[in-house]
Amino acid sequence: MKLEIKKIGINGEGIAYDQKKPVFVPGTFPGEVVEATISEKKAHYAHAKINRILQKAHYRRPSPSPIEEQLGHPFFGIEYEKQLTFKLDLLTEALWKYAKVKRHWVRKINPSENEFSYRNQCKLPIQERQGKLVCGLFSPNSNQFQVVHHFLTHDPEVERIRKELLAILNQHHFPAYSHKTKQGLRYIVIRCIHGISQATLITGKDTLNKCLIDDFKKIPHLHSLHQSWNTSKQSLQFFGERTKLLFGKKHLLIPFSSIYLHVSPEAFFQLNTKQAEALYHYAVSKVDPCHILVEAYCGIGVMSLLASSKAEQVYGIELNPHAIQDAKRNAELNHLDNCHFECADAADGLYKIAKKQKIDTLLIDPPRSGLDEAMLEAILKSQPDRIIYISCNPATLAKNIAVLKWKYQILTIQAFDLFPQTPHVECLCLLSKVQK
Ligand SMILES: C[S@@+](CC[C@H](N)C(=O)[O-])C[C@H]1O[C@@H](n2cnc3c(N)ncnc32)[C@H](O)[C@@H]1O
Repeated sequence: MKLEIKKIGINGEGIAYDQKKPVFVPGTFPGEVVEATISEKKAHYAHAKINRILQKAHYRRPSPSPIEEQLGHPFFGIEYEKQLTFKLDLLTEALWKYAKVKRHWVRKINPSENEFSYRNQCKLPIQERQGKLVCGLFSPNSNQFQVVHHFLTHDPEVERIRKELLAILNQHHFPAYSHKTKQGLRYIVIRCIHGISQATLITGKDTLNKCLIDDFKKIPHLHSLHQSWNTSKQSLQFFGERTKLLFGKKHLLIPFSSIYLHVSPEAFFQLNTKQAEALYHYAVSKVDPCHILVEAYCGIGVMSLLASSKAEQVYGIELNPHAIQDAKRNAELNHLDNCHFECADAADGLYKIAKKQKIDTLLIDPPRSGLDEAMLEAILKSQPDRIIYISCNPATLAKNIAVLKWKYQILTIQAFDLFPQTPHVECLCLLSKVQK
């Protein structure tokens, strides 16, 4: 059937309409006319597969990485400026749909300096092809593994180390993970920030022999290698319960803005280092001098540490025990003794602090799922004067703002592009308590 693509969907796919019902067509963009076949029909919408583009969008470009384009980076096929326009559209639409926030509140997106090579970390599944280990990704919404030989989005150092690790493993005929034997290589995780790199091999029950480890030690600028054992059947996590250092330093030690940071392999760190710096500086610039600053979902504590000179006391709350250990170490490393970190659920931690003292400013940067009901209730009860909410998911941000609007008004919404070639966007929303 012939379809005219009208708008962009949240997964970066084109949306056409057939008898007023949306038809999602991956690989297409607004303004295009395509010939497509319906692949799945539901009561209120349908999915279609593109056969031929009859009329191309003027902003289309030859994809610099067709394989990544298919695997979660659908914007590879369009000019970067247009990617930013679509991200802004998706953000403003979600804010209007769920929270009735008008478009003029949202500022122009702060673009990424690097359109490619921006990912400081890869977390990739491993499989075997013709007796050799290969890295790849699963197709969106399926368990079909696709081999990827080169990732244009990765930092070149991440790519170099990934290829060298795989080559050595293949020289030693190391197998891919099998659920049957619970042995072999399952995932490879590499992080490289400011040229300092840390890799983790996630395996079954295997013990890596000395010869293999000695060969890994020869990889230039691989500062540490870890092994994590993960034999769980339905693992959504990459890391297993136990992770061991094979060589090098236990934590990555990196300079970041005005501070130094320890980062454990298991801790979260923003993928796009330069843009993370821009985002954090902007967030810190929105903290007014105050007595008590709380950062919930603080990870390794970067924003708490950067904002520490603006508050008498800073409290960070985080669920991941590895990240909170890093945060405590980072406070010590930077001699910031007004920063305190606690491993707790965000809502529980916030209640605990609010019981003892008045919170002036609350910084929050939750996972994609946004704030849960308990956290929304904790915020509305503890009533900080200002909230700086950083989100990587416009839909959950907008739904949460709809609730917070009972007591808060929006002062600014500023988005940052941390993930070029994808429809994802990071967004900071500054809220202030309505005085009654
Ligand atoms: C998007 S990351 C932000 C981390 C940090 N702000 C940064 O920029 O590095 C979200 C963090 O929330 C933590 N987290 C997830 N659920 C949580 C919860 N219920 N309570 C506290 N922290 C949680 C995760 O472990 C992760 O470190």
